[in-house]
Amino acid sequence: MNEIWDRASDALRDRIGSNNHTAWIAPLGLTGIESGEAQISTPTRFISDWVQRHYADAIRDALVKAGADVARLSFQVASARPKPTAPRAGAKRDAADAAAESARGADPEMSAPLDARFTFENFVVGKPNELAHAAARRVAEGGPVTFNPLFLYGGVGLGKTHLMHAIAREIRARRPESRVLYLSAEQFMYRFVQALRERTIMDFKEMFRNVEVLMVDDVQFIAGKESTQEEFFHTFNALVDQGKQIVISADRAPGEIKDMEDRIKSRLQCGLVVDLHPTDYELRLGILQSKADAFRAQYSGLQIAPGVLEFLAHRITSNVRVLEGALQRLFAFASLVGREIDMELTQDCLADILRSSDRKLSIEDIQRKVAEHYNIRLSDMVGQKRVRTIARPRQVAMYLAKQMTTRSLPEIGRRFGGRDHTTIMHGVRKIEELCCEDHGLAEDVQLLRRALEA
Ligand SMILES: Nc1ncnc2c1ncn2[C@@H]1O[C@H](COP(=O)(O)OP(=O)(O)OP(=O)(O)O)[C@@H](O)[C@H]1O
Repeated sequence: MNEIWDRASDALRDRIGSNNHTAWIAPLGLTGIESGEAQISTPTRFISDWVQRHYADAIRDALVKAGADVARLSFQVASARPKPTAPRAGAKRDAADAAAESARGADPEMSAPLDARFTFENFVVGKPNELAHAAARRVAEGGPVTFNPLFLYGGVGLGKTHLMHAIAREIRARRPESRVLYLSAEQFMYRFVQALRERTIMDFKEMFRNVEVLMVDDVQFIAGKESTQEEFFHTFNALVDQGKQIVISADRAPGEIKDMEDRIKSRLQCGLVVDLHPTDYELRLGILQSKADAFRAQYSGLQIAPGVLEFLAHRITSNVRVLEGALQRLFAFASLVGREIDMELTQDCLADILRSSDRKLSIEDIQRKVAEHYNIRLSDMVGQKRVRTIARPRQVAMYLAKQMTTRSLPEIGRRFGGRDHTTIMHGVRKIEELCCEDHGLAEDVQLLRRALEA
């Protein structure tokens, strides 16, 4: 039984990704198969419902592919966690940890499992995320609630979920008795709808109003869902009134979430709103170094040639998930072919990722190139110096960022040291005007554009 489940579980990890696998599949166990029915044990009813709703077909397919004669699944909530099979690889251990974590949660019926890798220790801090990290740490330390809610937002794959899990884990470690409820907004909605359907709405309300820390990930999900928003609003207010901490994450700032009621937006804004900025080169390199150390341990000492991590940090600028995936692929490939990870292997193995990131020119690339061209410091691009020898190149970079990327003016403003979009617009217009009368400058701009397109 264990062997079949191990095979199915491995196949499921490939199919649904390791984060989902750790959260939802790892806590399950296969207890038996009878007349075509596979009996699956789950630690909580919440996990059971969620898995049946999202992964039932995938699990059945995986079991069949693993050689089991299965047509249906049945789920039982086990009082204790199913016995884990012997951990084989790092991922398996993480999964077992995550399952244990879910069993330990303040309210296992409600809280979503935490990913064991998403800790503060594993979170690399740099300029773009230092404020978010500091605020997350502060909340995790406990003490009097100073800002409520903490609202973390940022683009795809920049570490919001990682920080949310780290906060929940740290609070539970420091104060095991405190009731920390962590779930995604989608799960909140699902629980709410289920409570309506089963006429258990009073239990639902009581459960949510009795937590000490409520953490809701990806809150933008409830935009446009009126009754869920309404319920969320009441839950939110009840907890704030009781002085309970709330932590929210979203992919954009509260004011920018469309189809979200104004009263909720304004509630979300009344604590501390911090964003995770897109990574810069130094942060990417730091993350790569830290992840490479972890992979080295997992792949028993595989070596990386000097310059490879720097190359990746420079070339893959999209998000940390892609960066991590690239490194994972490099290690897996290198261990398969028994070679060191050098430039040649990197270029071969990551050709697709490198090609697609080639097409996406980042604002930082532009700033770097322009700074090099005018022989000024990269930090001057985001700094406040107003002397013309610095202000003009900065405006050239603003102009090229507007022309050569799809970023909006406010986004460009953020990448130029948090400047207002009107400053960027002014810079862009200035260069357009000057190019008509100053041939030297027009030539510079052309030259830079060609270099950036190359
Ligand atoms: N600063 C960091 N240090 C280490 N790992 C990081 C950092 N930022 C992100 N990651 C890793 O990148 C991956 C994606 O992060 P995460 O899932 O937290 O992103 P997210 O912002 O929640 O994205 P999404 O909007 O897609 O949900 C995770 O594996 C996470 O551990």
